[in-house]
Amino acid sequence: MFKGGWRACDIPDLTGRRAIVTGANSGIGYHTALELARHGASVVLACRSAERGGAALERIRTALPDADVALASLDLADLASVRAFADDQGGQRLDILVNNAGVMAIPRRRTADGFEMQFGTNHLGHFALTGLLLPALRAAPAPRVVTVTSMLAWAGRIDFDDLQGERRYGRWRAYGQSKLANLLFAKELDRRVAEVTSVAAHPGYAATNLQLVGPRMAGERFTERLMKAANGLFAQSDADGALPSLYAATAPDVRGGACYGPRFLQQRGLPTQVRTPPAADRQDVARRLWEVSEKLTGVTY
Ligand SMILES: NC(=O)c1ccc[n+]([C@@H]2O[C@H](COP(=O)([O-])OP(=O)(O)OC[C@H]3O[C@@H](n4cnc5c(N)ncnc54)[C@H](O)[C@@H]3O)[C@@H](O)[C@H]2O)c1
Repeated sequence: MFKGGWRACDIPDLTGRRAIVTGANSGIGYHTALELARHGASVVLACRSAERGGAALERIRTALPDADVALASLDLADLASVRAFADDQGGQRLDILVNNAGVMAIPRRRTADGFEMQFGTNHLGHFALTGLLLPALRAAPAPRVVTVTSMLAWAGRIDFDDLQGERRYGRWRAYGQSKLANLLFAKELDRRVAEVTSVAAHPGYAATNLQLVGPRMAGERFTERLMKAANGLFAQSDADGALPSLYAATAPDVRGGACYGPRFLQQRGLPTQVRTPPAADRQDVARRLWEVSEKLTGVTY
C-alpha cells in the first residue's frame, strides 16, 4: 500500500509534458506509461523488443484512444542502442525520464559492451541514457528523473575491485549491487545537476515478469513455478507497484535526492518518502561510481 490514500487518480494534469519510460512494455513500466498518458503527457515507450513494445502501445491506445503515445527502440544492454535512442529522442524537450527497466537475479550474462548484465542494464545503461538526454531535460522548465530501485539495495555493496563479477558472480549479489548503484546515482545526479530534480522510487513487491525471468533463463522450472505462486499469494499488482514511480514523477512536493516507496519503509512524518540504506548516502562511493560509470560508458556529464 502506497501513502494511505494516494492513487493514480491524484496525478496532476500533465498536458504539454513529454515523458520517456524505459521498459514500458510490461509490469511497473507499462502502468507508469499508461497513467502518465492518461493524465495528458506525451509518452515514449522505450522498449527493447519491437513486438512486445508494439503490443503495449496497442493496449494503451485501446484503453486511451486520445493518448499521445509512441514506441521507440532501446536496448540498455547495448550502448550503441542507447546512443541511437538518444540521438533520435534527444532533440525534443524532455520533462520526465523514468529509468525503470531492469533484470533481476539472472544467470551470468554480458551486455554487448562486455559488462555484467545486471550492472550493465540496470545501472550503466541508465547512466548513459540520462547523460545523453541531459540537454533535452535541461530544455524543460522543471525536469525530473526517476530511477527505480529495490529493497535489495539494502543488501547491495559496490565492489569496485570486481564490479563486473568476474572473480565471483552471484545472481542476487549482482542485482543488489545494481540497485544500490541506482540509488547512489539518483542522489548523485541530484547533487550534480542543479536544474534537474532526481529522485528514486521503490515499488515494494509487485507481481511482474521480474521474478520469473531469472529462473526461466537458468532453466529452473520449479523455482519459476514457486515464484509465480509467491507472486499470486503475497505480491501487490503491477499497477499498485507503479504508484511510487508515478508519485516520484509527478507529485509537486517531491524532494530531490529522496526515495519514494511503500508504506512499510516510510519515515515518520514523511508519508511517501522512504528510508534508504546508509550505503546510499556515501558520497565518496557515489562520486567514485560516477567516475567509473563515465569511464565505462564514455558518457561524461
Ligand atoms: N516487481 C517488483 O517486485 C520490483 C521490486 C523492486 C524493484 N523493482 C524494479 O522495478 C523495475 C521494473 O520491473 P518490473 O517488476 O516491472 O519487471 P518486468 O520484468 O515486468 O519489467 C522490466 C522491463 O525491463 C525491460 N528490460 C529488461 N532488460 C532491458 C534492456 N536491456 N533494455 C531495455 N529494456 C529492458 C523488460 O523488457 C521489461 O519491460 C525494475 O527496475 C525492477 O528492478 C521491481
